[in-house]
Amino acid sequence: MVFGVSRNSTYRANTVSHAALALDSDLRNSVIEAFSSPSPDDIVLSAQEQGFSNLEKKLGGLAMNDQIKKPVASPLPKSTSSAPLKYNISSELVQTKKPSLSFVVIGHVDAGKSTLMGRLLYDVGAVDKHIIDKYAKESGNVGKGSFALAWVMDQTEEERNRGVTIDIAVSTFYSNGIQFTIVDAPGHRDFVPNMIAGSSQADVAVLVVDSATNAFESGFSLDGQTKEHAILVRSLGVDRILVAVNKLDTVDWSFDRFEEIRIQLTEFLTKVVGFQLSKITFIPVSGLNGDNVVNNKSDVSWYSSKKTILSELESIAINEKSYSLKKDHEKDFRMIIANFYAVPHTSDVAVQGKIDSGSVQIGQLLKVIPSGMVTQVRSISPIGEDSSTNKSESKREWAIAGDNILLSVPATSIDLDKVSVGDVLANQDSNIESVHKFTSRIVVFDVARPLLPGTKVLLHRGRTNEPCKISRLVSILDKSTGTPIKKKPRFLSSGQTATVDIELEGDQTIPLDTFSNSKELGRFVLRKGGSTIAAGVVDSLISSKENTPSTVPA
Ligand SMILES: Nc1nc2c(ncn2[C@@H]2O[C@H](COP(=O)(O)OP(=O)(O)OP(=O)(O)O)[C@@H](O)[C@H]2O)c(=O)[nH]1
Repeated sequence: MVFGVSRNSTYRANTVSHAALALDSDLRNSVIEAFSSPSPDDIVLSAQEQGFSNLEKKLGGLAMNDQIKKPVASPLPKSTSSAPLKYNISSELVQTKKPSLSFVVIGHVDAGKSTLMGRLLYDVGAVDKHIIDKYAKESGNVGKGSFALAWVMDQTEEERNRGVTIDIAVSTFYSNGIQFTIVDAPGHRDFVPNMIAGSSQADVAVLVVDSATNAFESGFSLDGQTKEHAILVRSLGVDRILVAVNKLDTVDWSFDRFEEIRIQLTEFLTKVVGFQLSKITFIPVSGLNGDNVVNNKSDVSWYSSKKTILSELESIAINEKSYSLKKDHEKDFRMIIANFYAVPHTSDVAVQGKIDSGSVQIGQLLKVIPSGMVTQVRSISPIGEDSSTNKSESKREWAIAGDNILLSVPATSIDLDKVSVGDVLANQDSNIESVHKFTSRIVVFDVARPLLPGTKVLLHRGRTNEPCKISRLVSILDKSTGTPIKKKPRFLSSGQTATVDIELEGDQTIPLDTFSNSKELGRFVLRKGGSTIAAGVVDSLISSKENTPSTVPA
């Protein structure tokens, strides 16, 4: 029933380096103050190194994308291009698809995210008691006994020494026939880019808040990550949120404290962030003690609903997720490439990602965008699962929107010099464009200084982050109607909604689509100096050749 826990370290290369890049001098100073040496950059770099070496060990010597021997690319033989596909995914889905759900765990630093997830994995039986006992002993020996459960998620030495999650940890477990994928995102503000990458894989967000006296308030303050994470996940397309009001054991399971937090967060999540009230669930928990995580705490008289984190996730997977699956798998296939590497002793390249829309099956021809190279799927493996514990699930004939997968494709069909993380795999006839410049609607977050034309920012979408600038301020929009209220403004300030042009640095391009065509490819966030300054959607692409919009803004 249990697949085990595997850490997906392959995200590190392309996320953490930009976290380091984004540090401005003020932030750097405050970070240096907050941590003794080594600096956060060193933590990131050494975690990265450790991640690579761990991953290489785990993969039995697989080389990462920047270290692989480059195979000679040649087009696929003509005979393969007309091969009919074997499966009708719609009917397969009805017969065989098991419910699945992936959720990202977000929240302020130290809110208890890793502990909560460690507890969840322990209580569903995905982690053996002897492992927790071992962690309890080891963490106790280094004076961090309270982190035993968090160590299930925080696997690197740096994370354990600091008590801080740096990288995204991906784990999979099964409960009542549902496959769950947990993405545990770091809470520290330096690692928000990693959190963005994690959220792009999720159906649901579990927002963990610390109910201890003053702790909720500091997480909810301007500098805290509670607000920033909530806005980010919503901007990245997650529209279902479960709020774990954690550490209630520290306030004697006070109903008043739970209500105080619930009321403040409900107001914020509905009015500021844009979640529908029906898509928010609050659960009072203690991750450390395991109350209302998998097992209900029966002696809390005021909590009549008896929902636990697990029961609510199961209910979402069965009652809500299955509905969206039906729609998404019928769209065109699109998968943003999260990573890729050569598979040793074979002539294959493995490409990793979460399917944004559509379906894929063995034998299918796919195009890599922007390079236009056409390749063919040789095998499909779900990721986050330990194939040694459940061999029957280690390969699949097909996969659909929402699945996290590794596709293997012939190395000869792909020139690896022409592939980058953030490129898109799509149907062979896809017309997705890779553009240098586009027009978008953005919502400006709390910014210390107004945004001027020419402001340099980092554009984040999934694991892609590209330096760019806000090249033109087109108009300020009325928030409720979306109509322009001021053309050619000189600057944008906090809270304003505006139409702007965004231009990538140098001659860089990025595969994009309008938001009306694709939620996944048409949405992004902008960060500057280590803070998120805006979220946006793509209105129109500006073709580099003509320099005119290729679609008319709605
Ligand atoms: N009393 C109590 N302490 C908790 C609870 N959950 C977590 N803690 C403690 O809070 C501290 C931080 O826990 P973590 O799980 O590492 O927090 P985190 O949110 O994952 O931290 P980052 O990953 O660094 O953002 C540890 O000392 C935990 O033992 C809880 O329910 N009750």
